[in-house]
This record gives sequence, structure tokens and C-alpha cells, in this order.
Amino acid sequence: MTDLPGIVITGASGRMGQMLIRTVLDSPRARLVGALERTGHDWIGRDLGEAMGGAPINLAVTDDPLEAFARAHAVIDFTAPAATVEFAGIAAQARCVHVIGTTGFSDDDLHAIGAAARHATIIRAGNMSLGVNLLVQLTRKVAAALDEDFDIEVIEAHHNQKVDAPSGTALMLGEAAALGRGVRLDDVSDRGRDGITGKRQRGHIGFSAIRGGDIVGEHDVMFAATGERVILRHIATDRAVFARGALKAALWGQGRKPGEYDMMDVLGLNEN
Ligand SMILES: NC(=O)C1=CN([C@@H]2O[C@H](COP(=O)(O)OP(=O)(O)OC[C@H]3O[C@@H](n4cnc5c(N)ncnc54)[C@H](O)[C@@H]3O)[C@@H](O)[C@H]2O)C=CC1
Ligand SMILES: O=C(O)C1=N[C@H](C(=O)O)C[C@H](O)C1
Repeated sequence: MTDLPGIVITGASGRMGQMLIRTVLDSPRARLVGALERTGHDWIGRDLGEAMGGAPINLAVTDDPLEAFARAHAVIDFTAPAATVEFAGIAAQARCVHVIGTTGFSDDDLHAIGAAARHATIIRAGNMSLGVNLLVQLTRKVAAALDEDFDIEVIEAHHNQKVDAPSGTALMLGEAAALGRGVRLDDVSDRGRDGITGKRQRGHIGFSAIRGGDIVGEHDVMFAATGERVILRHIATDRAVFARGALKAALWGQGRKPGEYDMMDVLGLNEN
């Protein structure tokens, strides 16, 4: 039992944090060794099981990442960009695998994470579900097969608490479409259309974001031509799909050499 990889969950009280804690506690392949929340949060110092509304599990929620990461083999982190950048440096010092599900990073944030990955095993993906990672591959293939007569639009829908747009998944899908077309997403991306936008430009990739209620996560990639449309779609109805993927990544990362990996590596979906 004690030989099982020890996992720390950051953002313990969050939507994903709680799902991840349940997933690790239910797993026969890992053990939960820490739960982290931000300083000042009312869960700090409380027993995690009780804070989640159940029986005590003899594990207190902490706000000290140094102390928590020191006893972990992996940290699973679905929090916010600033926190994740800080955790990347600390996880690298502690020599534990850092699984990053957080989205909404700036270019500077991504640069800092890349620097940490010189000394640490980091697995980062805007979506950890098997279905979305398959959809990414399909998107690249369809974009390569259909020419610019097909306008590409990425449409995503999420719950009303989400703070970033486009979603991390939408950006993964946009990158895949751009790769399939042999262009850079930055050169063809259309975001935030409003007002007199002018006609759509041929070859551009558009993004639209819907926010409402408790939508877990829905993504369409539309290829729209004159007279026909192809639509690739993924609908997540349960956050467990992300948590299972993240735990799989944490276990896959054990003993792996330092570097930045993604879920394609974990799932064996990378193609030559
Ligand atoms: N890659 C994937 O498969 C998925 C990614 N996400 C992403 O995960 C992130 C979190 O999503 P949710 O759980 O819905 O958000 P949430 O707002 O419910 O949870 C975030 C938690 O992080 C905590 N936190 C913030 N700063 C912290 C710090 N410095 N130390 C410790 N804890 C800190 C907050 O207090 C909160 O409890 C978002 O960026 C979201 O887009 C969400 C679902 C799937
Ligand atoms: O914030 C969320 O909830 C989700 N975020 C990820 C994203 O930005 O794509 C993954 C999933 O869609 C849920």
C-alpha cells in the first residue's frame, strides 16, 4: 500500500479538485498524500474528508506547497495560471511529476512552465479526456483533407463560472486545425467578433464561446463549405473523464525523464 505513488491535489475545494480527490481515493493504483488550497481559504487546517462533507480521513488541508510536494510522487494541479506557474518551480525542486490541467495561460506563463520542464516531468493538456484527445487527431486529419473552401469554426460551451475563453480545449482544436492546414494559428485566428467585422477571411479559424448554467464542456469543430458542413463534436457530461485522465498521466509520468509532455504522449496517440 505505502509503495503506491503518493499524489497531492492542488485546488482541493474546486470543481476539479474535489473530483480528483475522489478519483485518487477510489484508485487501487495511487494514494492521496496531500491536499492544497490557497492561503486564507476556510478549508486550511481542516480534515479533508470532513471539509468535503464526509467522514474524517486523517489528512489536513494545507496552504504550504513546499511541505506538501516534498512527500509526493506527483502533483495534480487544476487551479489558476499564477498558482500553476509557482507550483511548476516547486514541483521541479521536489522532483515530483507535475500534471497540469489548468488553462488560460499567457505566453510568459507557458515560457516559465517550459523552463521548469528542463528539470521536471510536466504533463500539460487543456483537456485530459480520451475523447477530446481523439477529436484533436481527427480535427488535424479533416483539416488536412479539406481545403480552404471549408471555413473552420471552433465552438465551445461551458458553465457560467469559467473564467477563460476560448477554452484550453478550443485552443488545442484550433492548433490541430492549423497544423492540418500547414499554417500558424496565430496568423489565422479570429477571436471575439463583434460589430462591423467585415466578411470572413478565407483560411481563418474562428472561435466562439458560450457560457451558461452547469455545462461541463462541449466542443464542436465545424468545417463549413457552400452546400455542406462537416461537424466534429465532443460532449463531456461528467468531470470524472478529466480526473481519470489526469491520474493516468500522473502514473505514466513516474520515472519519465524531465520534459514537457501532453496527453497524446500519455495515451499513445502521437503519430509520426
Ligand atoms: N485540462 C482539463 O482536462 C480540464 C481543465 N480544467 C481547468 O482547471 C482549472 C480549474 O477549474 P475548476 O476546478 O472548474 O475551477 P475552480 O475555481 O472550481 O477551482 C480552482 C481551485 O483552485 C484554487 N486555487 C487557486 N489558487 C490557488 C493557490 N495558489 N493554491 C492552491 N489552490 C488555489 C481555488 O481556491 C479553487 O478551489 C481551470 O483552469 C479549468 O479550465 C477544468 C476541467 C478539465
Ligand atoms: O473550465 C472547465 O470547466 C473546463 N476547462 C477545460 C478547457 O478550458 O477546455 C476543459 C474542459 O472543457 C472543462
